[in-house]
Parts: sequence; structure tokens; C-alpha cells
Amino acid sequence: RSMPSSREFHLGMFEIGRPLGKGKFGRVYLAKERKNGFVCALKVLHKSELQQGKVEKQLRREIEIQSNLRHPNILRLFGHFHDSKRVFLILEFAGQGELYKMLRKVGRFSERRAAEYIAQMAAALQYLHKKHVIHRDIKPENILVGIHGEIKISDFGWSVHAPNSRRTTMCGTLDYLPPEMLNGSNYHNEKVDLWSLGVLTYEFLVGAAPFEDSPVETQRRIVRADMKIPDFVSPEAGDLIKKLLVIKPDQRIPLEEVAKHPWILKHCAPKP
Ligand SMILES: COc1ccc(C(=O)Nc2ccccc2)cc1NC(=O)CCSCc1cnc2[nH]ccc2c1
Repeated sequence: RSMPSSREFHLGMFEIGRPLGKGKFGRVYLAKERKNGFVCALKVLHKSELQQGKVEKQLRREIEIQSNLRHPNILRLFGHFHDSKRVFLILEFAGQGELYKMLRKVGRFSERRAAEYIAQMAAALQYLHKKHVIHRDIKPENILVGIHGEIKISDFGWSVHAPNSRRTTMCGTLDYLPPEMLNGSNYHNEKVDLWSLGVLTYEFLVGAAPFEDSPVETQRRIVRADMKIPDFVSPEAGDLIKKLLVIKPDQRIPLEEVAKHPWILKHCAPKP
């Protein structure tokens, strides 16, 4: 079964199923394309809300960026269509759901599981960076899990072509922001995703973000990379975290090195 390649989609093509969740701008439903039985996720965005949020341009840019991304660890956007009031995104359905719910349920992941996820994240980010796309919003809430347990980066609401100087102000948690996006320099490049990968690695292994604190304190701790790695974290994992959470963007370990780091190889070496 596959999504028809024909460009024209319309709502009547889909049988709408259970709600899958609510995003910042819309609701998402499980959906099945009637002709081929293809299961997907249909995201419904109201044009009025997009106008109010002044995000139409951002959405158009995102649709353009997404339509030529093909990677097993990046959630697919198969197509989009609209009616008089709404815009519909036809998204890949991730069969095992939201990663952050899994993390909250178990508290923290084993080193093997965390390493497997970080290896997949590094592969997805390498693919994005080769296309000069920076995600800028890597965090557990934006990661879904496919039917085979593989992770899928999603919700590119903030992705831009690198390098970039941010125009719209951010909302949501500060936990994942790198120093260069906080110290008003405004200029940032792909290396922001390396910092976020370090925060993600820490949160997978510890169950909390490294700079979690009151907003003022979090900001102070981020710009000084002031974090403590608990003793239960292995020295190899701690080594990778410390090589990613480096204040100077150019001194962060590159993605190619992340994939070959001893902690990753120890847990992800292809089985003999
Ligand atoms: C590639 O992905 C996306 C691309 C674009 C946008 C988006 O909304 N862009 C936007 C909107 C307005 C202004 C500007 C930009 C969102 C996503 N992705 C998601 O929203 C993930 C959860 S919806 C799918 C989905 C799948 N599989 C699941 N399994 C369980 C729940 C679940 C939920």
C-alpha cells in the first residue's frame, strides 16, 4: 500500500479515525486513504489560526523543505491540500507513538536504548545538515516511534535553511536552546542541533534535562554549560555529552564523530 503519487488530494479520499493528538496549531487524526487502505496521520490546521499566528509563510517553507526529505528517521510529509477554511497535512503515522511518553513512563532509558536512539538521531541530523536544513527544535516532544521501534524526528515548525538569524521569537521550553541562541548574537548554524543532541542524550539517560531550573537560572546555566552528570551515567556516555554541550559551536564534536564515538559503537555495533 502506498500513498497515491497524484498531486491532488481531498478530504473525501480519507476515512477519519481516532484523534492522535493536538499540536500547537492543529489537531491530528488517524486516517485511512479509501482506495489503497494507506494508513496515515491527517493534521488539520485552521487558516484563521495560521493567519492569527502569522505562520502561513513558515508553513509554506516547511512544506517545501519537507517534500524532498526521505529518511527512515524523519517523519514523512506525503502531501497537503486545503478547503475553504482548513489546511490538511498528510503525515506518516508512527505506530509506537510519542517518545516523550515512553521516557516519562520508564523515567530514563537504558544506555543501550539511549545509544541506539542517539545513533538514529545523528544519522537523521547528518542527512538534514547535508541538505543545509537545521531543525532547531530537537527535544523528546518532537520525536515519534515507528512500528519497528525506530525513531522519527518530526514537527519541523522551526526548521530553516542554514545559516540563519532567527526572526520570530521562540515559545516553549528553554531547556534545549544553545548558548548562541540565548546570548542575543542571533546568528546560528547547524551546530545548534549538536547542542540539542547533547541535551537529548542527557535527558534520555538521566530522565531530566541538564539545565532544568527556573527560566532565569536555566538561561544562566546554559550560557555557562553548567551541568552535573550523575554518577550512574557511564564515563563513555558522559564523555559524549561533554563533547556536545560545548559553548563554542565550532568546538562541538561533529556528527560524523558522534556516529563513531565509543559509547555508540559499544551499543550499536552491527551484530555479528
Ligand atoms: C513531518 O511532520 C510534521 C510537519 C509539519 C508539521 C506542522 O504542523 N507544521 C506547521 C504547522 C503550522 C505552522 C507551521 C508549521 C507537523 C509535523 N509533525 C507533527 O505534527 C507530529 C505529530 S502529528 C503526526 C503523528 C504521527 N504518528 C503518530 N503516532 C502517535 C501520534 C502521532 C502523530
